[in-house]
Amino acid sequence: MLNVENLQKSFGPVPVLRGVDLALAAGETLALTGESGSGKSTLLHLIAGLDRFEGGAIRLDGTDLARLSDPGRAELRRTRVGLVFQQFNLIPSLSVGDNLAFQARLADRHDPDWQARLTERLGLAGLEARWPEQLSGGQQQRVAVGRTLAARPPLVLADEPTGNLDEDTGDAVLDLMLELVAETGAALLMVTHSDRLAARLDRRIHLSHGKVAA
Ligand SMILES: Nc1ncnc2c1ncn2[C@@H]1O[C@H](COP(=O)(O)OP(=O)(O)OP(=O)(O)O)[C@@H](O)[C@H]1O
Repeated sequence: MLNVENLQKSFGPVPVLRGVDLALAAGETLALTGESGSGKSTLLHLIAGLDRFEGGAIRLDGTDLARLSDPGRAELRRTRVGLVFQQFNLIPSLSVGDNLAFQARLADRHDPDWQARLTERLGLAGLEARWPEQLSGGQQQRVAVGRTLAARPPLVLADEPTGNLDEDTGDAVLDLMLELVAETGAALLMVTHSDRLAARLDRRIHLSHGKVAA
């Protein structure tokens, strides 16, 4: 469902991605590791259509990202890609319930029954009226996972989703994310610094010197 071929990206004169290749099948989970500064977040941003690249190709279910207009890329982010960040990135002025519904509403896929099930499964029942700042880090990240999966994107991109959580809390969040990703049939590409967490996914690749290490 995702094909990245010979992807090249520089910031000014500095090449960051120097011919990255990767493929991800529908429903597959892939861990992306690499040194700090190796370009992991940059790669995720490009796949999410958040930035443009100079060479190579990214295809998502047959769509060539390089050919999309800005509105086309916005549409891709609304309906086909879900993002989970290390910093949770909840909307502080919206209640937990409205944060959970936010992405699904944007994607025109709001389904109250599915949201209620997600809320229950994520252990967030009874917290819907709170503000994000009134939740623990683990609870906030569970809201972020729920917000993404409520919209049922075919691809979830997660950038160190447990990086701000203690080990037990992070493990619990990852367990839930993997269960729910499998349940929705989404593919997952997850950046992590942890070999232990990377081993929980179907496959892993390592980014080094701007390429996927053999
Ligand atoms: N907007 C930008 N402008 C200039 N340079 C950038 C920009 N974004 C990233 N870089 C540079 O590109 C390189 C790769 O950054 P990136 O954040 O993708 O690495 P990373 O592998 O995700 O690192 P980390 O594990 O520390 O999060 C770094 O050298 C960084 O300084």
